[in-house]
Amino acid sequence: MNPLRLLADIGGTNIRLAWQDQPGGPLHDTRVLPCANYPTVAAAITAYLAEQGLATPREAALGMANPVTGDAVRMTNHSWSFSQRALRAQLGLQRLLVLNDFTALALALPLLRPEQLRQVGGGAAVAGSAVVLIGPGTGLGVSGLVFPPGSHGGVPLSGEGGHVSLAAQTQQEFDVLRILQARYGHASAERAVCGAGLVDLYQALRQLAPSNPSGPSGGPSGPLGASDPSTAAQVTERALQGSDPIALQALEMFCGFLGSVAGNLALTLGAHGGVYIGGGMVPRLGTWFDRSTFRPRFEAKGRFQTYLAAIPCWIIDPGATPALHGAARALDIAGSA
Ligand SMILES: Nc1ncnc2c1ncn2[C@@H]1O[C@H](COP(=O)(O)OP(=O)(O)OP(=O)(O)O)[C@@H](O)[C@H]1O
Repeated sequence: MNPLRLLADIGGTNIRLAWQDQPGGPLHDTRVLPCANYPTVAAAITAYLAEQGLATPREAALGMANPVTGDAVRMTNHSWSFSQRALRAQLGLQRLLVLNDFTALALALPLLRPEQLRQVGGGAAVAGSAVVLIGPGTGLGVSGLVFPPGSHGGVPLSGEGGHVSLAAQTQQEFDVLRILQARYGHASAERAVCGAGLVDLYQALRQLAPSNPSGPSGGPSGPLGASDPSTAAQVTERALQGSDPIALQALEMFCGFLGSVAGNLALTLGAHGGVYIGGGMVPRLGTWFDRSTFRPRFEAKGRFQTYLAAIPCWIIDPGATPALHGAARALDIAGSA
């Protein structure tokens, strides 16, 4: 039987694929495909295998942006859903491992090299201490690593921390939160801290702007002449170019909320091992992110400011497709169990 292992990192927008010919071996033919181009996950995988001229793999590990609690898998921010048993049979696999995408990414953290990380504040990591992982993309992924005695490389967390309730700290954030609540019922962290969330923050701030006649202060019709941005990339571009003050406010609020949520996680886990920031959005902000409200809000925890000030945060270079390495590690661990 072909020893090939298929690895995939499946987000709400992109599926990243690669293969390995042996445990611990290098990853080959890494590709990023838009999920929207394929009706099912099986179709995307089959297209990749055909494109690369690969035979049926023996085993596969799929890191997916959703909770994995049983045979039925349903993505949170995309339409794909499947039965693990049926997918394994359809692809002719001996073994199929499906896990949360950020659980896979957490498994890759010990493998990251210094050049794949950029530090944003804090001091040195404390070896053996818990680690937090958070990453805005199509959704907001959250995981971490804990190091119980005798564990090698840490045990990854498989929670759904992106869906915790969002907590406002300023009057403006309260006002925005009420708009998100009215729209979604539950204003989770993910409702603000992801691509669609950034657009929603923009729209809420636009609605609240004093110059907007429908805003709370009902002032004269405002100076915003250009049409509203409809994608996270457009909001980011306008903010970074300095061409739209509301886009800048939205991006600052996004970074502030991200810092606040990351700080909550670091306090909860006692994450002296550091906070890793994954996902596709933050790396696109470049060094602007380092000067944003992220770090001050990460540390703004009253009596625990000094505690948090010591904790390093790192941005993960997504070019290294680290979640694929984590998926491979998940197969290694499952195989040796
Ligand atoms: N230049 C940009 N600035 C900010 N956000 C961007 C930019 N370009 C794309 N995005 C946003 O990044 C998000 C996609 O992120 P990512 O590449 O991490 O996708 P994903 O892995 O499919 O997502 P997830 O794992 O969260 O489901 C989209 O919401 C998109 O709007």
